[in-house]
Amino acid sequence: MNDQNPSWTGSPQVELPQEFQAQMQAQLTTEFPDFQSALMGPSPISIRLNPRKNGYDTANLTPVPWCSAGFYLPERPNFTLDPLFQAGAYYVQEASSMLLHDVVRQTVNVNHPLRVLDLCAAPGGKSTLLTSALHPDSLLMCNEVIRSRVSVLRENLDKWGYPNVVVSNHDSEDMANLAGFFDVVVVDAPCSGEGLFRKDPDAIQEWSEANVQLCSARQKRILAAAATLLDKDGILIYSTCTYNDTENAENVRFLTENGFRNIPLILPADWNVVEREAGDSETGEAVGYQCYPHRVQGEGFFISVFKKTAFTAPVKLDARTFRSIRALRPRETAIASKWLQNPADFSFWEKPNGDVMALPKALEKTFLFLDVAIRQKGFGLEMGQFKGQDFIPSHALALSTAINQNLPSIELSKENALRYFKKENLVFDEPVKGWLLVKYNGLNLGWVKGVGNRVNNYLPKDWRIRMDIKEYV
Ligand SMILES: C[S@@+](CC[C@H](N)C(=O)[O-])C[C@H]1O[C@@H](n2cnc3c(N)ncnc32)[C@H](O)[C@@H]1O
Repeated sequence: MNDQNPSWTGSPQVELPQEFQAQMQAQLTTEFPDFQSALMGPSPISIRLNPRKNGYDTANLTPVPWCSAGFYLPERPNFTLDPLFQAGAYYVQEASSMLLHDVVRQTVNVNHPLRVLDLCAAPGGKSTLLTSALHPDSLLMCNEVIRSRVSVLRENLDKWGYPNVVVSNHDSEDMANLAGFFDVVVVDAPCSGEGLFRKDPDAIQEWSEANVQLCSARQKRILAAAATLLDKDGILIYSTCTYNDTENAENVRFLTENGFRNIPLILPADWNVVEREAGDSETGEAVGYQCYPHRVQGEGFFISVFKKTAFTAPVKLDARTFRSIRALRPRETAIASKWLQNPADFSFWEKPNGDVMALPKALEKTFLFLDVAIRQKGFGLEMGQFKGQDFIPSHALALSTAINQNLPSIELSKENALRYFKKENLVFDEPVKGWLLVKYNGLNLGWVKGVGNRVNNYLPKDWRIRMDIKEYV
């Protein structure tokens, strides 16, 4: 046992279920003891950088082999108390999941705009990876069925700061209007979580053979719905964080038997990712790729890629005007435009609740269609609200990569940055007037407003960190 290891983050107290051990013994044979001891060891800590928000020093860090923006950290810092994390300079992501980066590179042509759906998106790890990998005029729709998980997805996407995303809140079977609409669908399926046993002891407690069966059936339901959403020749990427064949190989076969051709990948041998056979004699060869914690510096992860061979007729909808937003008047547009770096790339709209939105013009027709096709969604960049003569900029605007780079700003020390995230009112040496971006290491953190001798802190209440910061400042 490894419980004397000071960096221990594993689950030494929780015994692995007998049936799980037998399954892994059969799957790994001679490698099983190494797998077992890897589960007793610490989980590697890794982050993936935001290519549009430079500011993180990676000089002494080890790169993740399959993702150019991924790096291992020597130990787990307190991410909440890192202003660069709050600014969206990086996303904390388990390294094996970053294999998606190479999968996209090998199987998706990202040199032109695509319509991409991340069907099981919260909390947003794969979504933030995808936005950075795609052509900037692509649409990325990030869907999460559980309403309470949508807010964390939204928050992570706001931090990442790309304006070409739509967040939706639907069951996968509740999107019939989007039949044949997408070029790529990613199904990072809810699963039994075997691959996370080291990180998450609750996953061990919840594991049972019956739950594996339940997950597999749910995955098939999600995959069947995903299948209809893809255009012919579209790419379906299926991933789980499990090892068992019921949730992996069996679902690979389910797809190859239902109008999909499996696409093999070429992964360098020294990555130590295992190619696993999943086909049968009737459907020909099909493979998936498995990360094991004793072979890679990461958790358990499975991924397999497919091309749709069947045609699904797209739904025709009369989408000529947005249902519930109005275009800003020229005077309002002139005001809103000043907040963006390239306002000519956007059109400006107002929701019934007064929120002003900027929609990338390259995606306006697509958004128009989505507006009519689905109910629960939020799209475009939420910019803020008009209030009397003033425009109150939103936090999402401060974090957006589309913001005007020349707005008044002030660089904060780490101490003041943390005080900002505690939502304390800051005191500056010089008096300030009006809206001011607060920055750390050159990255926007949010807004303050100078009024007389006071500087008001406009961090949204929900973003406030509750942790004590005394020992960190
Ligand atoms: C493995 S997690 C996704 C992790 C995410 N892709 C990431 O990288 O951060 C699976 C997600 O699927 C959602 N989910 C569960 N049932 C679903 C369904 N029927 N349709 C779509 N999503 C579903 C879960 O709520 C969960 O958030």
